[in-house]
Amino acid sequence: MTDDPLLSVRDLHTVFHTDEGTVHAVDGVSFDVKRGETVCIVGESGSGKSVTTESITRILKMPPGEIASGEIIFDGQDVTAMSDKEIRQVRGGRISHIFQNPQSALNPVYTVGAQIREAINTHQDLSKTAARERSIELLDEVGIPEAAARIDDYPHEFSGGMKQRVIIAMALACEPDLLIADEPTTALDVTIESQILDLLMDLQEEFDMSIIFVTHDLGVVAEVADRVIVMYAGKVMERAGVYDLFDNPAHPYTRALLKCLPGSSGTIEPIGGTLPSVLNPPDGCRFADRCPYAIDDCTVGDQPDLVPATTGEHTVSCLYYHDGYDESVVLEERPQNGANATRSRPVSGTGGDRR
Ligand SMILES: Nc1ncnc2c1ncn2[C@@H]1O[C@H](COP(=O)(O)OP(=O)(O)OP(=O)(O)O)[C@@H](O)[C@H]1O
Ligand code: NI
Repeated sequence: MTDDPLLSVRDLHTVFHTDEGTVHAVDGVSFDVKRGETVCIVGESGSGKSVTTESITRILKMPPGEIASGEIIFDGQDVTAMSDKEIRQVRGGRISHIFQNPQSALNPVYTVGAQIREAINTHQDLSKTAARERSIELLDEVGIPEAAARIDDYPHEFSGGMKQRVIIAMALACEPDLLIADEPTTALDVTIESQILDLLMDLQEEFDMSIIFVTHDLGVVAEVADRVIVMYAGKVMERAGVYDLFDNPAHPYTRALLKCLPGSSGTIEPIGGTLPSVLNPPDGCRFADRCPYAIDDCTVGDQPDLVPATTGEHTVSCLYYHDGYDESVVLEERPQNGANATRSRPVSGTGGDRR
């Protein structure tokens, strides 16, 4: 056991080449995943969460996708430099994915047993009887009652929640070191969702796995995360331990997301406006256009570097936390909607107002 992170994503740029131009879906994303921890990636639809995780095992369709630059170090090896054969060994072996829709991940014409056996045999060579036994064990492990009898059933004989359990069993077949779960409970109703989240947390402990959990739901984050990456329009806005994220949210975007959480402050305030285009991203902070605190300086240059917010491991990409600016400004309450009242737009390219 070492202290090195299991996974280290460094300045990842993933693009799509389209007829309209280059889509900068993931634009300089860095984060670590330690052994045994759960890292949540959270952000609105289109912020680049899925493309980030799909880059890790290169399940992204390439072309049109391309990992343009950056490193993805998994257990000491750079995934971006692996041959197709090497990455296939990692995928479904040491790193498994589960997705939102259990329907599409299961083949309707084969029994669930046959599909779990196939997942087992991709990376191991077990006899038919041994693989069958292992499949029953796995189904039992993920909480399917009477696993030995259900193994010969077809996917349509399972409810949505039970199907997702089967998918999880398949993902566990090779005892992965890292499980990537992309909105695995979004299609399920709330009670089933919380059962699946509990199951994942139990399995994590039992198998000592790391988990990357993609969600747009901060309620889910609160339940499962050790650490959180907040993404917006291809950029990381904030990285924080789960307690810091909820107790001391630093970025105006994170603060706005928390206000959308039912039950947080009594009233739900949706964030006004929409994500900027990642085809021709604006200068400065990607969130500036929707940010009630944005000043002219926020709309020039690159996305601000991530700098410490509260503690060393809590970092934020907001100019107000940089030298020469006053972070207390963004910690004050301001109305989210009809936002930019205090902001004066740059008259020329050099931007006038520098209060
Ligand atoms: N094949 C593709 N071609 C062009 N653009 C793409 C392609 N796949 C994804 N994108 C773009 O990349 C950006 C990031 O998409 P991504 O799916 O990672 O978002 P997300 O954060 O996972 O959103 P959601 O919550 O809706 O799943 C989006 O702007 C999307 O339109
Ligand atoms: Ni997604």
